[in-house]
Amino acid sequence: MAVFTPVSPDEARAFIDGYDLGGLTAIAPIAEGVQNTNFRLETGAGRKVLTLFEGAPDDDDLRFCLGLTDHLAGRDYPAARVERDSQGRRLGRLNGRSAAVVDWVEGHGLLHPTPADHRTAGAALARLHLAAADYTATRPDPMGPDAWVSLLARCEAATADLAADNPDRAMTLALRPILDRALALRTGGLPSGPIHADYFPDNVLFSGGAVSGVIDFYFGCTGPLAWDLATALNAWTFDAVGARDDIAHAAFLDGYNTVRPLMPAETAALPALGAASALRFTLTRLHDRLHHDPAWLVTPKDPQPFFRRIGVWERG
Ligand SMILES: Nc1ncnc2c1ncn2[C@@H]1O[C@H](COP(=O)(O)OP(=O)(O)O)[C@@H](O)[C@H]1O
Ligand SMILES: N[C@@H](CCOP(=O)(O)O)C(=O)O
Repeated sequence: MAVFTPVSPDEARAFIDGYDLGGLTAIAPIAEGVQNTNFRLETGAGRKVLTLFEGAPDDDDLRFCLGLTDHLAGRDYPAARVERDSQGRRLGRLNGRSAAVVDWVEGHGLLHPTPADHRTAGAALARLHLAAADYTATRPDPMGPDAWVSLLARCEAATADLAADNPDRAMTLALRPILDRALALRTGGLPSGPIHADYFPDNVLFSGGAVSGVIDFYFGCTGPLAWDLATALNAWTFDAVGARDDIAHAAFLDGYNTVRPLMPAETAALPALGAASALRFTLTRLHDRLHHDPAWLVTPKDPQPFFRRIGVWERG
């Protein structure tokens, strides 16, 4: 259930009339997703997605993300083109939320990718990095080291009264030295540029064995390209309990390298980046579980599989 902000057909029609799309003919809620409100629209100019951005994100950050997806679409990369309203704006306002209309991209996220799919997804990430390289806007990573520090502090506060053997308290305590190691990581010498930062299987749509669309650029930011790769490896090449699938890992890396060969320094940094990236997702998931608002209607994701990934990367 990912409709947090209702939009009536009349409200949607009035909003879409502000775009040169030949009017709205149908609107349907999109059930998937955890963060924003999404609707599928049928318009005179074809099928679109209307997104209302929840949680009051900064409009400049949204403009970076929308600009990035539109930039990629303009480079023949399978990302959604972003519609501009009659005044040339990519970002509008609907029912108290910032809102945007983007092209519908065909395809489905894969639940059980094969090694061939891993190679294809790795190659598509490398193509994203190459196609995004001349996007000149910048955005610091909203989930970078400063966020890790405050997320862990909030997890520590939320679990302070729990017994040390409580699973959430135990994980929180174990994360402190891991955070200290991650904060010591130096990435300044690695190639950097626009990155997706959430290249998970649900955000990479496939059709006929090829990547037909990459969506959800809302964590998009400027950062080390190998950081994005480390996140993607965490997302794609571990099983449900957090054990590494070596075949998937090799296939994803191989696909990436065929398009954009990694520099030796990037290869050397991958284990530390992988551990830090697994920490980032452990922290957001643990934090969201500890601070869960039942009214939010979304089941928090389990941090444990990403916590296990940290150990896998650190043990080598
Ligand atoms: N451009 C698009 N084309 C087709 N489907 C889309 C598009 N954008 C989003 N979706 C659909 O909406 C769902 C939620 O979108 P997503 O951006 O991942 O939301 P959230 O950020 O809330 O998790 C996706 O799983 C997909 O089914
Ligand atoms: N991929 C993140 C959560 C972000 O959710 P998304 O639906 O916006 O991709 C995770 O798995 O923790």
